[in-house]
This record gives sequence, C-alpha cells and structure tokens, in this order.
Amino acid sequence: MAESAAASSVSHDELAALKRIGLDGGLSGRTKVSCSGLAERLDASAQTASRRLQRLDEAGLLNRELLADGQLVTLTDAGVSALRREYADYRRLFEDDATLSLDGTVTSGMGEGRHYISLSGYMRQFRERLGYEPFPGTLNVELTAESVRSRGEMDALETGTTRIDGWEDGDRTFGPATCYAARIDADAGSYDGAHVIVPDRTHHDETQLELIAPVKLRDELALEDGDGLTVHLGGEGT
Ligand SMILES: Cc1cc2nc3c(=O)[nH]c(=O)nc-3n(C[C@H](O)[C@H](O)[C@H](O)COP(=O)(O)O)c2cc1C
Ligand SMILES: Nc1ccn([C@@H]2O[C@H](COP(=O)(O)OP(=O)(O)O)[C@@H](O)[C@H]2O)c(=O)n1
Ligand SMILES: [Mg+2]
Repeated sequence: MAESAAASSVSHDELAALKRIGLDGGLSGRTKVSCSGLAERLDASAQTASRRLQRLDEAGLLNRELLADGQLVTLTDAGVSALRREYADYRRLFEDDATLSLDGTVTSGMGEGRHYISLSGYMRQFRERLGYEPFPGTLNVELTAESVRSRGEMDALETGTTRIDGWEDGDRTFGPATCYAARIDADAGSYDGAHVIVPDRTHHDETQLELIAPVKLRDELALEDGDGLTVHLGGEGT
C-alpha cells in the first residue's frame, strides 16, 4: 500500500513532529506552525524542525501552505493513518485485547474471489487452520473513509489472526494471505464466525475488505449491494 510505504520512509523523530502538529490542531483542520515554535516544542533547532516538516511533506503525510511568518499545515489521510498505526501499537502495549470495528457497504467485485477460495492449496489450509471450508467467494465491502483510515490497526490484532501460506502448482505461484476472525453486524442480524481475508497480492486497494465464512453471507444476512454492515475484529468470541 502506498500509505504504509510513505509512513515507513519517515523516521521516529519525523513521526514525533507529525504527532505534535496533530496535537496542535493539524489532525482536524489547518494549523499555523512556525519552525521556531515547533522547534521549541520538539526540543530541536529551527533548522531541524524545518527539515522534519519538509520530509513529512515529501512523504505525503502533510500538506503545507507557506506564509510570510510561518506555514499552514494539515495532516493528509496518509498522515492520519501513520499516527493511527502508532496508536494501535500503544493499544497493543497497554490493552489486553484490542478491538476494532470497520464500517462499509456490500459491493460486487470482479468475480475472482470464488476461483481463489476454491483452489485446493488454499482450501486445505482453511480447513486445517480456520476449521471450516469457506463458501466459494469473498463478500466484498467498500469501507467508509474513516474505516479506510483505521484499517491499519488490524496489524496490531493478535487474537484471531491466522496466516495462510503461499504455494505453487508447478506453473505458477499463489500468494499468502492473512485472516482475521470477525463478527458481522447487519440490519437483518449478526454473524459470528467469519474472517476478513487480506491477500498479499490483490487487485483491490485498501478501500475494499473481503470476507469469507462457511456460509453464503448474502443469504445468511439478506445482504444486497449497497447495504451497510459493521465488521468487528479482535473482540471476545471472534
Ligand atoms: C485466498 C486468496 C488468495 C489470493 N491470491 C492471489 C494471488 O496469488 N495473485 C493474485 O493476483 N491475486 C490473488 N488474490 C486476489 C484476487 O486476485 C482478487 O484481488 C480478489 O480476491 C478478487 O476479489 P473479487 O472477485 O471479490 O473482486 C487472492 C485472493 C484470495 C481470496
Ligand atoms: N461468504 C461469502 C462469500 C461470498 N459471497 C458472495 O458470493 C459471490 C461470489 O464471490 P466472489 O468473490 O467470487 O464475487 P465478487 O465479490 O467478485 O462479486 C459474491 O456475490 C459474494 O458477495 C457471500 O455472500 N458470502
Ligand atoms: Mg469477492
């Protein structure tokens, strides 16, 4: 994902500057920053503060508008995601069982999920590691903008996380995937016992989430394209 690439290319000091700007109002809107003011708060020189702002800008984590006496700074979505990943790490440090809820709407995909899920190299692992044979396909969910930003917190979930290995069949290789135990809440009811599946190789970007389950979720939860649902991860019972 482009966002993680950008975040991993900045240093801890630069991330600390991003956090400072967020705390000063840059998370929810534009905040005025002067290099000398930021430098004082970071206990660094004005030159260092200026360089950190430039690096964060280059990494796509903030937008700047230069003024005569400072600059107006806003965190980008990638910047907010970078801080949320830090937040998820701290939650993992101090909370026994971090949970995460993601919201979105049901959508149709490219009709490829069915093929991948049915491949014996994956099916064997689903049976052994998840304890069921998934319905052949993935239920695709278009995440809300807020949930796209918070999905990075999935990296911090430990309970209910299962790795599926890559494999090959002679002609070609198939990539690994990670499954996260999930409960799904929809208008028609709740389904416990599904998994979010995140293939390492996918044609979808981070706005889409794919779900697998032993049942056809569209039938189980009376779902049609455009219906809203919430996916609960990392909680008790998932
Ligand atoms: C278990 C699993 C493994 C996958 N492995 C690969 C892969 O090796 N290479 C690839 O291009 N896509 C792979 N995909 C991703 C599909 O190409 C595609 O992004 C997506 O799953 C299709 O979803 P859709 O038909 O629901 O839109 C995999 C998908 C799943 C579910
Ligand atoms: N557990 C599941 C998996 C897929 N599905 C649905 O089954 C169909 C086949 O899945 P797919 O991944 O091949 O298709 P698309 O998601 O590309 O539309 C789609 O309509 C999915 O939404 C479901 O209802 N429950
Ligand atoms: Mg699908």
